Amino acid sequence: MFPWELHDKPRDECGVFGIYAPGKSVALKTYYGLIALQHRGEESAGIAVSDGKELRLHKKMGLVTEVFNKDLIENLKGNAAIGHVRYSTSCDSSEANAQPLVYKDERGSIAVAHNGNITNASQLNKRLAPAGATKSLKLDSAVFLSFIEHYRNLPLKKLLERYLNDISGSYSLIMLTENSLIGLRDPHGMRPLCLGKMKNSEVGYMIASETCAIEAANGEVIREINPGEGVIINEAGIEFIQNCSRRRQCFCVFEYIYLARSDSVLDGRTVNSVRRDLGRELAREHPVAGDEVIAIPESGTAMAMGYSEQLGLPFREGLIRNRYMGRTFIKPEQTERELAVKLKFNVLGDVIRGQRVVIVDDSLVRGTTSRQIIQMFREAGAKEVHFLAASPPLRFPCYYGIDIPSVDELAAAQRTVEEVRLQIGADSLHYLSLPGMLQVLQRSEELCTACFDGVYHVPVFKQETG
Ligand SMILES: O=P(O)(O)OC[C@H]1O[C@H](OP(=O)(O)OP(=O)(O)O)[C@H](O)[C@@H]1O
Ligand SMILES: NC(=O)CC[C@H](N)C(=O)O
Ligand code: SF4
Ligand SMILES: [Mg+2]
Repeated sequence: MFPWELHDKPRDECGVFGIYAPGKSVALKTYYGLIALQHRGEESAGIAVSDGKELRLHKKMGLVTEVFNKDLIENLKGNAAIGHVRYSTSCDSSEANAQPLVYKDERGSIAVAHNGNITNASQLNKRLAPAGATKSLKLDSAVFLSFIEHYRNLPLKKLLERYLNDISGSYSLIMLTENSLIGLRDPHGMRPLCLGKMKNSEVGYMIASETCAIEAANGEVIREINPGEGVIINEAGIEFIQNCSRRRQCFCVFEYIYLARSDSVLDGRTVNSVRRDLGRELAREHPVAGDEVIAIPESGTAMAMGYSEQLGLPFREGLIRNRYMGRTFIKPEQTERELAVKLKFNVLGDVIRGQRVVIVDDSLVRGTTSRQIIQMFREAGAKEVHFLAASPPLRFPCYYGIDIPSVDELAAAQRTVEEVRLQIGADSLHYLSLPGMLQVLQRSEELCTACFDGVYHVPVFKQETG
């Protein structure tokens, strides 16, 4: 088993970026935006640019820095572009399914970059019966192209309204034609999408999954795009459309817990500060008597800091993470898991030895990381090892674009907390409660908590659940 074959965890999300800047060459800024979004998808990367006359596309399997080089970026000439980093949630991970996807006919071309998962893709495919260029595409994201093919005579605004009314599931979408950059967020607002502009009185706009990408491209964040809102940017300026019935909003709580980058701002707060507050709340709910708090980097770090601040317990670095290992390097078999965690983490024995250690992580999914690290701490001579997760037990699968495993793979799905504690070998195990988490999140939009409580507000159609 080689490290590149190890994939099994809550997978990252896709990242999307778009820019429209008259008179400027924008491929390099798109590249910077994608690098900032790399944590959302590590399988493939792609950029489509428009020079006002035609679209040019480059996409391949690999990380952004592997897919692009100086020459390729220089050859992608144009003043509008969209980019995508993918972690597949539908169909296999192959170059054919890498995004942006491009649709072309006699009217022109349109490129599409999608973050999310369509839960009625099969139904829509039956209805639309894609015939031409879109027929061979099996990816859920291809439904956006099938609509373009099927409703050939619809003006752009009407097409976006059709998306909003007919397509179910999660989509933060960015599209590019020869002349326009378009952004659209699904009516439930499940995935993030924000709007920015060029700095220093330069004319132009950006759209991105997270604010960190707008900042990396040297832009200024304006605001989040609202659930069900579309934005069309072209020569005529910027136009907003909001034309669908209001639906229950369902922003994914997992964006706060694990997916988004710590420096991104969601609903006016940095993800880092929310994670710290989750750690504080965890400490109020479960103040464990210990000598030191140790984080599981990377996502657990802010939570562990909040926990230590709240209780006045020292925060110590007890695990060194290999910086060249990505986020998701675990396979189901025990030997493979051990290898993956061993490659990723090493214990600082002198910090752990003889201590009552309180480990804090953002989440416990299969229990793989926790079990391995607890064992490593015991071998390093810890006196006691307590494990705390700054989110509630994950008991249900996700159908909205996060690869949270099926029920039987989730550590907490069919077990009590005590059974999970025994499974991971901790002296005590505590989770943040659902009310405690929601109190900290207090987002102006309502949240999706389906993987914690099994309440799926956004319809999931049977054949899409596998
Ligand atoms: O219970 P498990 O199945 O082990 O899954 C939970 C772990 O997986 C994630 O980390 P990951 O290594 O993917 O990313 P990170 O480096 O961003 O924390 C998460 O932060 C937890 O540490
Ligand atoms: N993680 C995502 O947002 C994936 C988008 C799309 N469903 C795909 O598989 O490519
Ligand atoms: S089920 Fe969980 S991971 Fe999926 S969208 Fe809802 S909160 Fe996010
Ligand atoms: Mg982690």
